[in-house]
Amino acid sequence: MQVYLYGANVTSWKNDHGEELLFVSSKAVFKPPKAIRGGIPICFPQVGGLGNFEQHGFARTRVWTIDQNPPPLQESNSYRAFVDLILRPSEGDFKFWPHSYEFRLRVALTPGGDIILISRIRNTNRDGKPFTFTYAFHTEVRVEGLETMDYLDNLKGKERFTEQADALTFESEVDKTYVSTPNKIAIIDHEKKRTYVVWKEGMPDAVVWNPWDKKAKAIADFGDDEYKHMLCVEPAAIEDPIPLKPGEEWTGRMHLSAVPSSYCSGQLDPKRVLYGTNCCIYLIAVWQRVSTVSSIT
Ligand SMILES: O=P(O)(O)OC[C@H]1O[C@H](O)[C@H](O)[C@@H](O)[C@@H]1O
Repeated sequence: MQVYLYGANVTSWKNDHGEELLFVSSKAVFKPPKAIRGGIPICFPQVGGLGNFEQHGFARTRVWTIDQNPPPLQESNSYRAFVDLILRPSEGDFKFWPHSYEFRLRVALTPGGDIILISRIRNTNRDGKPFTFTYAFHTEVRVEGLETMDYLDNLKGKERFTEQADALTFESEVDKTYVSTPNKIAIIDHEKKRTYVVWKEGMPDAVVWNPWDKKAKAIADFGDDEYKHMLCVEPAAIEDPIPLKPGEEWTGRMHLSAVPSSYCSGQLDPKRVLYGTNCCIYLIAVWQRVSTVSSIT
C-alpha cells in the first residue's frame, strides 16, 4: 500500500499476487494544483462543484502531515499496520472557509490485506460557530443492485429519478448520486474475476461516475481509453450536509476488501460474497478497475 501526504491519497493497494487493485491514471499529476487522478481521493469540505470551493473541496490538494499522537480509536484490534494523517487549516484557507477544524485520517491495512479508512473531523472553532460539510470517497464498474434506489442525476441539474434498469451498465457518461444507499456495496470485476466489498458507515449516499469517451478526452490528466478500465463509486454524504458544532466530531469509516469471485451475470449472491469475507468499511472515494457494483441491504 502507498499513501501520499499530498491529498492523503491511497494510490496503491496490491493483493498477494502483486496485482494493483486501485486505478491511477497514467496521466495523473502528483503535485498541486491538481488532485491526484485516481487512488482514493478525499472530497472535503465539499463534494462536487457547487459552493464556494474548488471542485470537491481542498482536502485532496493539501499536503497532510503525519499525526504522531492521535486520540485513541476504540477499534484498533483488527489491524496493526496503520498510519495517522492530519489536516488543519492554513492561514490562506480561511479566505475560502472561515473555520477551524482538525481532520484526522487513519489508513490501516488488516492482516488479510483489507484497507480500512477512518475519517474523524472535528470542529475546533473558538468563536462558537457551527459548520456543515459534505464528504465522499471514489470507485469504477458495471453496477447491479442499485436499481430501486433514488438518485440525483448530476448531468441533468441534479434532478431526482428512481433507478429502473435491471443493472447499471455503462454505455455512455454516467454521473449519479444515489441517496440513502445500503452500507454494504459489492463491486464485481468480471474480467479479473474479483469482487470488491465496501462497508461504509457515516456516508449514506454513493456517487457513480464514468466520464466515457468524449469527456475522457477532455480531461487533461486522464488517458483517452482509461474510462474502459475504471468506474468511480464514491461512498458519500451529499444530500444532507453534516452539521458540526464546536467541539463536535464526525466519524466516517470505510472498509475495503478484494476477494476472488466466480460471478456470472445474474448469479450474484451478495450476502454470500459479503459474509464470505471479513469486512467492514468507512469511505469517501475510491477508484478501481471493476465491472459490477451491487448494493447489499
Ligand atoms: O475531475 P474531478 O474534479 O476529479 O471530478 C471527477 C468526477 O467526480 C465525481 O464523480 C463527480 O460526480 C463528477 O461530476 C466529476 O466529474
